[in-house]
Amino acid sequence: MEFTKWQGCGNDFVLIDGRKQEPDDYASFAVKVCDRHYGVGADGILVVLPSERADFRMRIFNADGSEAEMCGNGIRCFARYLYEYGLTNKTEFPVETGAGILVPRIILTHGQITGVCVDMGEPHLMGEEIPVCGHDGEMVIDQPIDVGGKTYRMTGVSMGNPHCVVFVEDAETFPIGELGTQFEHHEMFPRKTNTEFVEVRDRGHVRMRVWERGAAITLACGTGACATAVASALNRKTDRKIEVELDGGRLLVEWAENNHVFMTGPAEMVFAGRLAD
Ligand SMILES: N[C@H](CCC[C@H](N)C(=O)O)C(=O)O
Repeated sequence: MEFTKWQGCGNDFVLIDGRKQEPDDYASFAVKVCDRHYGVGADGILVVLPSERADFRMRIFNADGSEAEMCGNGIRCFARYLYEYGLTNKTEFPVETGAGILVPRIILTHGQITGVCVDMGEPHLMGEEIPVCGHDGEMVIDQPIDVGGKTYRMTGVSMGNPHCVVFVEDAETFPIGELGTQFEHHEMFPRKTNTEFVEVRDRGHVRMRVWERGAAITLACGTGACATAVASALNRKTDRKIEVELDGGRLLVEWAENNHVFMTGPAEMVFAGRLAD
């Protein structure tokens, strides 16, 4: 089975074209392929599929085999793959995802691809949409959550997938490895959650580290960066357009006046290969 390996700010993916070849079971395939010793190694897999509602459909599976609704770093890589491999001649096209139909745009500078900007659609902020238990019919802004015997303040945002945004004094030293899994599996989140630990630097910049649902600590999370921008604005800590500094790179995110979130960042191919049968 042929694949290409991609990364966006160090969040890495194995991409396969599901129209040509599909594994019998995506969950076990993702676990096997994402293993960094026995497989290719990645945070997740991306699958190209046909769509009746858009030009293409993208499915994303985490390294633990769970399927996610959406992947921000992934859709940038997905879009660049389609363009570079000649599967589309458009630089902007609709992609069907679990978060709805989203629109990546290839950024060309002097004919060179310098990045991808994605209209990530609208954030979902009501408790039952994120979902967060105990907050039906209301937004979840600066709410208490008890983890590891301590009370933190969280803001819930869905970008199709659930995010718990926690503002901290120092993102570099926050014990994300110890607490990340406790947030992920907390009883408040019926579909588990991705958790972003955010240090606000100024009204246009934040430093964010992430523990991802189904993938643990990753170097970057695109939907997490979008959730961070929305949560930072909701808590009046930043403007609506910010630069998010992640372990693996920087993303530019704007929660625009039309309520759509736009994310701009890199997408790089690392290698192409063939899986042994
Ligand atoms: N772990 C995420 C999926 C990958 C999202 C992340 N890699 C991104 O770039 O948005 C989830 O289960 O919702």
